[in-house]
Amino acid sequence: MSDVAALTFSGVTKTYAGRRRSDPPVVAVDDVSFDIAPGAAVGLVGASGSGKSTIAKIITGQERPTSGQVHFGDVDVAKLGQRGLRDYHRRVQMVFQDPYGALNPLHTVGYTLTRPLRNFRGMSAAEADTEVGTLLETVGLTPYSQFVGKLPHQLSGGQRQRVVIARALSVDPELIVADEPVSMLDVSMRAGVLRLLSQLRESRGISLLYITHDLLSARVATDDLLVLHNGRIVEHGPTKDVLQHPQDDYTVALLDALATPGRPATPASA
Ligand SMILES: Nc1ncnc2c1ncn2[C@@H]1O[C@H](COP(=O)(O)OP(=O)(O)OP(=O)(O)O)[C@@H](O)[C@H]1O
Repeated sequence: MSDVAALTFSGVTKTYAGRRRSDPPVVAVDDVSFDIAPGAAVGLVGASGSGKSTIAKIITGQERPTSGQVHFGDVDVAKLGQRGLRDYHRRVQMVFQDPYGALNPLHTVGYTLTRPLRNFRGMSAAEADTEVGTLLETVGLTPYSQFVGKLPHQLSGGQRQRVVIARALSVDPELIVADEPVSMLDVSMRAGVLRLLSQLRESRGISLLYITHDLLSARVATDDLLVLHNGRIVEHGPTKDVLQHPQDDYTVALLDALATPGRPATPASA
């Protein structure tokens, strides 16, 4: 593995104009710096409005930083031309919250996965067929033959999210940015999908940025945590340490908010 970080944010600030003309500008992301090493799984945690989605949009190029820089490997994302962006969008894949909206309801699982294999990886029809089977087995949809011909409405939410992850894998990405990927899923399916994301790092060396408001779910999928509050990173460290010995008052408050009677928020069981 290269020692160049997969993704680096250096002093990134994003200011939006107020939504109405009379509103003051909003500093959504405020001087944020972090990096994700190749193959690392990092959680970005914060309450609603803390700037998580803005960071995701900056990574995907939907928004540009007002100041600061984003590098992917040694590529300056702001300087990518059209062809560079196409390759960047292959290397950095997004998995969103809503697996229902992410899949075309008229396309079978097989078709959904075959298209990127043929378009981005130039596979023949026969090669793509074999790879579709491998991808489905990789994401735990086994035996794959039972899933290839299915339409999205014939799958559970968790199975759909696995198809979305398989589609992301089909183009051989280096980083997956997963923005609340399990919050719309049945509770019983969440840990399985999170574990899958985390395993992909081990089996394929893919880096993961897991974005969530749910601090505790990050423990399943990440090694390191960034805690975001009002657009600033207030805490950064190994996930276990942050959960067991939070240093910042805001992290403590987030953990306390999760505490329920009979379930302590911060100790080792968390
Ligand atoms: N296009 C926009 N124009 C103006 N303000 C915006 C815009 N997008 C986001 N904001 C503001 O920027 C701040 C950060 O928003 P962002 O969506 O990044 O937070 P978030 O942590 O992802 O929240 P959530 O979990 O609710 O999606 C919020 O105050 C939000 O109202």
